[in-house]
Order: sequence, then C-alpha cells, then structure tokens
Amino acid sequence: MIIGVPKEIKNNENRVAVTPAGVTEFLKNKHTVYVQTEAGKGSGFSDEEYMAAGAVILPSIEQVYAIAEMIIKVKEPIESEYALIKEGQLLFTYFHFASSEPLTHAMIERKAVCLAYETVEKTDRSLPLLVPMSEVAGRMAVQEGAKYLEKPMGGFGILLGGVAGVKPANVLVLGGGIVGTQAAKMAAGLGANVTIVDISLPRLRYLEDIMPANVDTVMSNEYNIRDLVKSANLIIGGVLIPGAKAPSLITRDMLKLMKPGTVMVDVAIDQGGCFETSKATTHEHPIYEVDGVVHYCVANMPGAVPYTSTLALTNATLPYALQLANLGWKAACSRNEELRKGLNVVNGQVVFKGVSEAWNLPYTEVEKIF
Ligand SMILES: NC(=O)C1=CN([C@@H]2O[C@H](COP(=O)(O)OP(=O)(O)OC[C@H]3O[C@@H](n4cnc5c(N)ncnc54)[C@H](O)[C@@H]3O)[C@@H](O)[C@H]2O)C=CC1
Ligand SMILES: CC(=O)C(=O)O
Ligand SMILES: [Mg+2]
Repeated sequence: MIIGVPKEIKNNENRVAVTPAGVTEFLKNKHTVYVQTEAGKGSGFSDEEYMAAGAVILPSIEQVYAIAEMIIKVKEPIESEYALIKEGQLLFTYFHFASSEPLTHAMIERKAVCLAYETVEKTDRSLPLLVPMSEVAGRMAVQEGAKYLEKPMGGFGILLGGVAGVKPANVLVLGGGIVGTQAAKMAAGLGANVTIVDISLPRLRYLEDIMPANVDTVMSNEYNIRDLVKSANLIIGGVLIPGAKAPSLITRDMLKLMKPGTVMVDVAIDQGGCFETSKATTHEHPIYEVDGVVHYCVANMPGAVPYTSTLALTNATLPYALQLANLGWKAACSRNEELRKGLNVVNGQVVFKGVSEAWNLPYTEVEKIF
C-alpha cells in the first residue's frame, strides 16, 4: 500500500504519525511510505533519518495526499486539507467528530474512509489508541493547572502542595478514567488534596484502593459537584462517553460558586468539553476567563510535548496501521472488531452512532457497509 504522512498543521502540533522506526516496519511489509518534508522535525526526526529508513520525502502536503492510499495523521484534517482528500482514501487519525459539525460534513462530502483513533476499542472496552495521549494529557493537566494558578498568570495564587503551616490546594478531577487517574496521581504527588468524581462505582472502588491517602473518591452527580466546586482551586475535566459529545458537568451558574482565580482545565474539550463555558483554545492562546474563572481548553495538549507524545502514540498505532496496510481497510476491519469500531464516516455514510446523534445525521450500521 502507498502510505502518506503529512506534516501536522494544527496550532503548535509538533507530533508526527509515523517515526523512522515505523517506516522500517512498513517497508519490511512491502509498503511504500511518502513523508512530507519536515513532518518529523518538531518531534526530533530529520528528513535524513526518514530517508535512511527508506521513506520518500515529498516537498508539499498536496503531493502527499495526491499519492497516498492511506493517510496516517495525528490530528483531524484542518479546513485547508479538506479539498486534498480523495474519494475512497483511508484516513487514520484522531477525528473527534462529535465536537465538529463542519469536519463531519466535510468528510461525508469527500467520501473518505475515516478511521478514528479515539474509537478503536478492545473487547474489554479500553481505547488503545486514546490511552497513551490521555496519559500524557492527564499528567500535563496538573502542570498547566499549577502554572495558571500562579497570580501573574491570572490564577488564585496558591501552590498546589502548600508549605509547612499552610494548607495545600484542592484539586477536583471529573472522570476517573485514564486522564483522571494520571491527573490525580500527579496532583497528589505534589501534595494537593484531590477529589475524583466518576459515575462508575466499580471505578471509584478501584481508585479508592490504589490512590494515596490525599485522594478521595465521590460519586458524580450534580449535587456533589455543586458542593465540591466551592472549595476547589483547580478543576480538571476528563469525562468521556466514547465517540459522543461530552456531558456538561459544570454549568455556567456554578462558576459563581467558585473562588475568583479558580483554574479549570477541560481535557475533554476534544469531545466538546465538559464545562458549559468551554470553547477550544490553542497552545498559542491557551486560556480565557469567564466570571473570574480561568479556562484552559487546548484540544491537542500532547502536541506540546512531542518527544514523549510521538513515541507513546506511535507505539500504539503502528500495529493497527500495519494491519490496515497489509489487508486493506475492508478486510482488516471485517476481521478485527477493534479496528471496525474505529470506523466513523465511510464513503459518505455515518457509521458511528455517537456521531450521527451529535449532528442529527442518518446512521448506517457499520456491518452494512461490508
Ligand atoms: N485535550 C487533549 O489534548 C486530550 C483530550 N483527551 C480527552 O480526554 C477525555 C477523557 O479521556 P480518557 O480519560 O481516556 O477516557 P476514559 O474513558 O478512560 O475515562 C472517562 C471516565 O469518565 C467517566 N464518566 C463518564 N460520564 C461521567 C459523568 N457524568 N461524571 C463523571 N464521570 C463520568 C467514565 O466512567 C470514565 O471513568 C476524552 O474526551 C479524550 O478524548 C485525551 C487526550 C488529549
Ligand atoms: C486525543 C487527542 O485529542 C490528542 O492527543 O490530541
Ligand atoms: Mg483515600
């Protein structure tokens, strides 16, 4: 198969979808890999390293899309890329369709085959291609939160861990999945008082068991969240209903209950966000304020730590990408249920329920397209 790796063009997105090590594996399997010049630069991989591994370097994004049967990317295509996508072309990347109606319509119109990293699902319901980036973003959420809690950055001016004789900060984590667990571990490690809320009692039970003593678990409901926001200094949003729009757990009126300078990091922004007042921001302009509350809503947080993120992401994606290349998407998805769950929009049809519900579009059962 002919594989294309474009350079990411989202704001401050420094990851790349295939490393020189990945190129070597594709070549061993008799595929051809075209990489856009400087695609790996932000992650520390030069064109020379890709060429040494056997890739062909192309000077423009247009040439990469024009030649490739499968495009492997990190983030969703940006508007300027829409026209480059060919009918029937396989796109393997994060899409987060439920947070972008224009992207959904564009991919329907282009009749592309959109296989979304974030909905590839194992039989135990884990999300193998989201996990590594959720680990990164969960850990980063605490770093970013700590930074914006500093007074000159607009925050309340509290140190997460406090010092002798002074109380630490209160950190509220919404959703105790991968993002929530990593965030809680980091915040607890810095000495903060952490509370995790989740709707899954088995998950709360597990977290209660493994977390240090400065982490509490509380059932997620409006009553409890309304109470917890009053004392929180940092709130981290990491809830997920796979492939669907995130629920708004913090409504606008709750901001009035918070202390001025409270910081909210909405990691779930890529699925539309779990705070009513969230809107996606960029690494260039990461924050804004509503009613005295600092909002950080960057939709590609891991893009800022590309060394870690590119390696963590490609460790997970490469085996799936090889299956797609070796068998073609149809055979790979009909044989492998994990990959089949990644299909969201195929040849103009929406085949993922959460996406059809988010934008009120006709739904086709994925089994019907084979
Ligand atoms: N902004 C960014 O750069 C990044 C964003 N993400 C996003 O972070 C979000 C979380 O991802 P993961 O932690 O991997 O998901 P996950 O599936 O591991 O965890 C989600 C948790 O939310 C819980 N949940 C669902 N509804 C809830 C509710 N009403 N109240 C409380 N908890 C609820 C679930 O029980 C589950 O434990 C996703 O939207 C993901 O796409 C992930 C990586 C990077
Ligand atoms: C998952 C996601 O949105 C990211 O890694 O950017
Ligand atoms: Mg405890």
